[in-house]
Amino acid sequence: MSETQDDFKQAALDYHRQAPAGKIKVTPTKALITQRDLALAYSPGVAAACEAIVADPGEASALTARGNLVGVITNGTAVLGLGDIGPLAGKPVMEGKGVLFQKFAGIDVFDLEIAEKDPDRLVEIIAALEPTFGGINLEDIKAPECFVVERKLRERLKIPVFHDDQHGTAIIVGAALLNALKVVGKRIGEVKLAVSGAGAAGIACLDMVVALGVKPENILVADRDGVLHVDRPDLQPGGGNHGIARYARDTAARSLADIVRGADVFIGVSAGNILGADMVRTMAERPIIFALANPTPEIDPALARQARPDAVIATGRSDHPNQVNNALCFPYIFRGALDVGATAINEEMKLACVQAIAELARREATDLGTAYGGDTPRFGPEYLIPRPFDPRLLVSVAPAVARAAMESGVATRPIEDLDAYRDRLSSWVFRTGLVMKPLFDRARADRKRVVYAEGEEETVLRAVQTVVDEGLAFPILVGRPAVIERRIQRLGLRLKLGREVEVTNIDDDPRFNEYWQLYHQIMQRKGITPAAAKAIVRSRDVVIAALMVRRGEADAMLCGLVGRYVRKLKYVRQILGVESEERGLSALSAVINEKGVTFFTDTHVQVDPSAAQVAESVVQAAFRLKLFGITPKAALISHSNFGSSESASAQKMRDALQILRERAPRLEVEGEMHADIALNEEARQRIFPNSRLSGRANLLAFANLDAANAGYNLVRNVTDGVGLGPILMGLSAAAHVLTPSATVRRVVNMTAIAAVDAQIRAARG
Ligand SMILES: NC(=O)C1=CN([C@@H]2O[C@H](COP(=O)(O)OP(=O)(O)OC[C@H]3O[C@@H](n4cnc5c(N)ncnc54)[C@H](OP(=O)(O)O)[C@@H]3O)[C@@H](O)[C@H]2O)C=CC1
Ligand SMILES: CC(=O)C(=O)O
Ligand SMILES: [Mg+2]
Repeated sequence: MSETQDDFKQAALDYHRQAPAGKIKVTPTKALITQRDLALAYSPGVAAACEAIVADPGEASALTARGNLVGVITNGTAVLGLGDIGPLAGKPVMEGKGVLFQKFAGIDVFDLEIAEKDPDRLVEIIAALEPTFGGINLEDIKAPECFVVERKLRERLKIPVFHDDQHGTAIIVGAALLNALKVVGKRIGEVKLAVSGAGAAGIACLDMVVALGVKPENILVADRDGVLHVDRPDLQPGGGNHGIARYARDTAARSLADIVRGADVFIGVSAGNILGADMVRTMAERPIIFALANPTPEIDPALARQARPDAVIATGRSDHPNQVNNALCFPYIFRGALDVGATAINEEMKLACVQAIAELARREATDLGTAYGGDTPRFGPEYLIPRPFDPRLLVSVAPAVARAAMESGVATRPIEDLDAYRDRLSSWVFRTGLVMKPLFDRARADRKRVVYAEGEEETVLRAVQTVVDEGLAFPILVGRPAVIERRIQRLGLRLKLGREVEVTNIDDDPRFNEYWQLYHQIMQRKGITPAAAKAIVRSRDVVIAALMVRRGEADAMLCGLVGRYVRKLKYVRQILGVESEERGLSALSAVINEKGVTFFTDTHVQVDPSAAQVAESVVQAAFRLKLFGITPKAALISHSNFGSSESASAQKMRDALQILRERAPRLEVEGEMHADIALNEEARQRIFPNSRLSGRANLLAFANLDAANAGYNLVRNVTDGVGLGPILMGLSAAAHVLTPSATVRRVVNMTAIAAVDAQIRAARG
């Protein structure tokens, strides 16, 4: 049974109520463990930071959190579409904005709910807070007061002041409108607009669409009192609403129904359920309907669709396609503004933001992570603008805003190298980015041929698009060319088969006879008849990929996106062989999270390795870490701490240490020890001061597969980390078996790892 509205409300209350109450907390960023930390963080050390700021106020952004701190400030007079519910009741929304700032752009927020309706007094209170913040995001302050409050603050303050309901909304509406017009094939200078709501959001959206090219005379607006027409008393000089009189028209239209009739575009930023299906029926052909009131749109999108199957529809909600919501804008526009120390967010920055967001939706989406259950959208009526979890938003929008700030002269800390800035943002978003950089550079320098066994898979095709775009390898796809071609079209990718990407036709490749004969030759003494060899080669993409590597037609292979790990590994091992039967194979996986990168071995292959095999996997893993540019610091993990247990697994790790001392005397490795002791030097010092491991271990070796695999998955999930690997170690060729949970990013990363692996083998000869 689907969730009822009451169930959903209850779930929302439970979500907020769950301890700790609310959605956000303040966390210190520096260690405060020792007496010395205390002396540095607080008196007397803190005085040095104060004096430095007295000498140069600009130092505040280097010595305090100010440069990354935004005030989300409301007086609660227009909270969502709920109206004047007051500042206290508005707090959940402000905390929500804080969460989005932090999650999507790494910006810290203090939410301030101020009990003050008088605009001048509100201005005084907020202006006095300037020393606290790097920027101010005004939120849910009703019109017309919001216009005065924002204007006066902008005049007074030297930090960006941005009323999100005005400009954030206008930016995203502008981007969505540009794209919707492309979808319906209409010209911006010709369309007729009907707008419901002439408040904060409404007026800013109008100013924006006019700036983008809508003709003012093609716009009619209505609010609660009806249409904005030239004879309306409140729009006359001295009338309460004179500030919005520029959108009053000489028209006979008096109702929303009147202005919607014949309109090409409806924009609603007013209140729920005020647009009837009968009104929608009277709109022009292929109408664009943006019903953006929250939480209830001006018209239920299902009703609108029923009335007008040809319509392009958007709402402000996340549970329908096309979420036109300022959440797509404010984290990123502030990121760009803060990073250049902008003194304001000006028109140039807003327009740069519109274009960057609009352009993003028109490019194919590469990897939206798991937030949408693996469904990746393509530009069109149901995907006008990027979705909120799109990791590309930060990387595209913030630099566009930063550049516009610098070019328009409001940046106090200009960024010299925007490419490096983009790389930093990218690393923050993808987190794996920073770790992968040396391997990407190396893969690019000498491109290898990488064959993908599951070449028809969407994840593979999307990854291969990035591999081609970034020049990481020459990809080869195993699959049916017609199917691959169709999927490339459907996914909106740009891959050119036969040119940038080779295909090995699994149904009909001229090399088939040679393939099965080679497989038979390898397996003839393991019970495989010629007929069986033919059948296996014909039906197993992984076998074809491995044979291609074995025959030198590819330098490296990736497989495992479909099916079971052990079965794929069996074929890879049969065909490519291992370097040493005795030492065997092992797998290395990594988690990248806030703490950095931590490697785990053996996460996928040996159920109960011997001491020699544990030692071997550490040696191999240490070599891989160096390829990442990371100095290995290995710890042999156990339930035992430096001889505290006599169990067999503890003894195994002690033996492994002895082997390692002989085999790799220069490797920084210690054991056996608890995982927390491996990660915490202070604790280690206390119990074992003569440790040969310093600092935090970054390579953890485990006594068996259960421990390693569980450790890896626990850390990845509990810390919301990004996974890397499994990197297969000990094979005679460059091949890696992934798991079905691999994302596009993971496949891209593993491509670079496999390619570098192949380079090293080629260099060894
Ligand atoms: N999707 C998004 O990203 C965003 C959506 N919004 C939504 O837009 C709406 C307005 O927000 P905001 O501009 O900040 O608020 P304001 O209070 O500043 O403005 C509200 C406007 O809507 C009009 N209005 C209210 N009720 C009705 C009604 N029943 N019929 C016709 N017009 C009505 C008001 O008219 P009057 O002045 O005559 O009362 C006023 O013009 C809210 O629902 C909000 O959730 C806002 C920002 C972003
Ligand atoms: C989204 C938003 O800011 C609003 O509805 O008010
Ligand atoms: Mg709002």
